[in-house]
Amino acid sequence: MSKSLHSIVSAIKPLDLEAIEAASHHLDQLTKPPGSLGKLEDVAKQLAGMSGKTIPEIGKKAVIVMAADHGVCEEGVSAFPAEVTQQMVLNFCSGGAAVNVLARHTGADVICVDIGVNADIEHELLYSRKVRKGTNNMAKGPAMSEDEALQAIYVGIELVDELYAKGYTLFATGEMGIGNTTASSALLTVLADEEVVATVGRGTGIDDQRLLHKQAVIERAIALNAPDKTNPIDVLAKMGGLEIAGLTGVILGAAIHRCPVVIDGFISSAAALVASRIAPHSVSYMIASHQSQERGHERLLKAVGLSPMLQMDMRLGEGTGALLAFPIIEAAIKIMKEMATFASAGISQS
Ligand SMILES: O=C(O)c1ccc[n+]([C@@H]2O[C@H](COP(=O)([O-])O)[C@@H](O)[C@H]2O)c1
Ligand SMILES: Cc1cc2nc[nH]c2cc1C
Repeated sequence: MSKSLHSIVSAIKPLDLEAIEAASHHLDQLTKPPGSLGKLEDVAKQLAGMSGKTIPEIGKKAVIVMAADHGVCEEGVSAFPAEVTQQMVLNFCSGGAAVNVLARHTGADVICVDIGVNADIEHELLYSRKVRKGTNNMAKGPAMSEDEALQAIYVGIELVDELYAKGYTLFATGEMGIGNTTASSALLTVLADEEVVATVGRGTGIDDQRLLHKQAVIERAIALNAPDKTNPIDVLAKMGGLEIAGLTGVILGAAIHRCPVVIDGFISSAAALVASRIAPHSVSYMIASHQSQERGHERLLKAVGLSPMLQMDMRLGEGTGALLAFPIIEAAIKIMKEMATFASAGISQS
């Protein structure tokens, strides 16, 4: 691991156990049987552990949508053409995509980042942070160099630094990249030592024949590149994508600032897996929003050590599932802030 990545890892600290204890004690004073608010209580305690405050506060909210292209698309692994990536970026910037609707619905800002789109795109609302124009085809060689993977990780970390300085304290991961379920499945296969039958799904909607082809392409890419499963940067560079690397940085950046980062679907979870292998303490700052319909997502979340809040049968990406979890997280804080205690409401405990 590079020297600066080491300093990032050591900047990510475990949760504050005293704050978790204080939050747990407070929850047990509230007018409900202990533990009866289930995962809402778990989230409240986790947020307390992150912030070090019994009753945490949330500032501005952002969904960071990282967009990039994938060289492996030339193998015919997606149901859609690669140009959809750049076309959707403009849709995000003009506010017409599902992520824009759900961000407006939940009071979050969409931060759309070109980290590796294979086109020159400009828009006043686009964060242009291109590391390179798409990856190489992993079935013919490494997707990118380790240096490029690291650069993309730093883009994510620096973006969170910038947003944190502007008052953002709740982050969601989102992405757009035709072909990126192939990269994500490859990462899961290698890092969690799984078989492609269990890790490769239909992405945007490929048929049975293409699914078998996609599995074979991933197997070929793994055999050719021989990634070292104990080295997350090597695996990310050889099999990953620029948006996945960028989101790895977003997750690490949020953990450095002790902020919650809500993980969206399959691709975001692949970034979470890489982050967890770089900095195991980063997992404490992750909240898994939903379980995507994509095959392998359940295994992927387990490999990170996360349990999803929602089962919505979604498989869109963009950050859509993560945004649906925002009101639940805010509800957990309101419970801590606004509920009466047994003493204040004069209710008998035993
Ligand atoms: O988030 C998910 O679980 C998810 C599952 C399947 C597909 N996607 C989205 O679909 C695109 C990738 O699909 P594909 O078939 O081109 O690899 C990419 O833009 C993702 O945002 C996202
Ligand atoms: C239209 C479209 C929108 C998307 N959003 C995220 N991935 C996507 C893939 C397609 C094909």
